[in-house]
Amino acid sequence: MIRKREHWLLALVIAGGMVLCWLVFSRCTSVSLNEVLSEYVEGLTWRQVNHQVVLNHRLQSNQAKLMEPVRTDVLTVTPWLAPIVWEGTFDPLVIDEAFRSHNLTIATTVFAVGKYTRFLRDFLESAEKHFMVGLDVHYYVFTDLPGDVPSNVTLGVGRLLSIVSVPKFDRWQEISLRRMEFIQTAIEDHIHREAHYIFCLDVDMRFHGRVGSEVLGRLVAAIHPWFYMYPRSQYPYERRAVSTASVPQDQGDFYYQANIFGGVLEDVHRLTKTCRENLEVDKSVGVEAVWQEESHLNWYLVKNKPTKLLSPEYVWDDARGRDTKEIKLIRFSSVIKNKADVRENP
Ligand SMILES: CC(=O)N[C@H]1[C@@H](OP(=O)(O)OP(=O)(O)OC[C@H]2O[C@@H](n3ccc(=O)[nH]c3=O)[C@H](O)[C@@H]2O)O[C@H](CO)[C@H](O)[C@@H]1O
Ligand SMILES: [Mn+2]
Repeated sequence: MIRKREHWLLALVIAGGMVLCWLVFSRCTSVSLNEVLSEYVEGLTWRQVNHQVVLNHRLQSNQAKLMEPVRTDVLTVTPWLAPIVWEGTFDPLVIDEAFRSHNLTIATTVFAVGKYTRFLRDFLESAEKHFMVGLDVHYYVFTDLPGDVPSNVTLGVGRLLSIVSVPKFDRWQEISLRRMEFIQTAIEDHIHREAHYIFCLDVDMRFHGRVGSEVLGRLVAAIHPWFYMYPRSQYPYERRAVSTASVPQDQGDFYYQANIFGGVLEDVHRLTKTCRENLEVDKSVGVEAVWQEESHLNWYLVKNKPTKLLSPEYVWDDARGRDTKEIKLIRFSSVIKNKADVRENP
């Protein structure tokens, strides 16, 4: 009698175990199926990039000396071991040699909406002198005024320009922040097939010095020229908890300026998609972050650390002058503009 009862109990335990296994298994498969499905729905395949530095020729480069750091006045690596690119930290010959053989195409987005088309000529002409020289560059000019895109800027070999039509919004804030959405969509529509890296730039800027393959990395952002000497509690992050871009006083590494960010297509796509979604959540509750998409970019980069940081040499501001001793070279800089003249609203 007792035996029989034990058998029953055993059978019950085995049956229970089987049901439990089935539940766990079916949950796992449904999760992985969902994952496969969401990847499929995105439907994007990315052009793969080989990040290994391989030199084909015997280059005469200066020997790096472990006990003689080239820059002792500035931080050149982050606590998560991402390099911070400053003049002196890289050898342009070695970097160029390493990247040239990969036949890379760099998609470069720039928005010129409304009166901002006036900045295009200087932007493009200076880019042709200093930006990714020797690499293939495909500029995507997003504009509502295709006829105002200068047609007689001479582009170097391997360099292309396409015009993407976008609407003009009433407020400059909206024009600026909606870039995240248009970049996301353009990556999905065509850029993911056309390039290995993408860089997203402001148009009211000019190149003065080399911005080359030393900036290439998975996820790249530039340190804002006005705030790098401040403690993080004083960075102009969005602080209101009601915004999805909110960053608490005791978080954050560097304050990045949205005038230049980039990386491989997959990572920049994830960044623009997340920022776009968060901008839309904010909008649905009637909130606009203090510095629009720049606030959302900074929120994203607090969570998803950039793999390479550009020093303020790469995003200077002409209004800040040139007598800062840590800046040995200004490479890319915002021009001084008459905001009342070029913007749609105050
Ligand atoms: C010093 C300062 O104030 N910086 C903020 C300001 O940058 P900026 O003064 O650099 O913003 P901006 O006027 O250059 O606008 C950003 C970009 O949007 C495009 N654009 C904008 C308006 C327009 O009518 N047409 C057009 O094409 C254009 O590519 C421009 O370069 O505003 C941005 C808005 O997100 C960021 O918050 C910056 O931190
Ligand atoms: Mn600007």
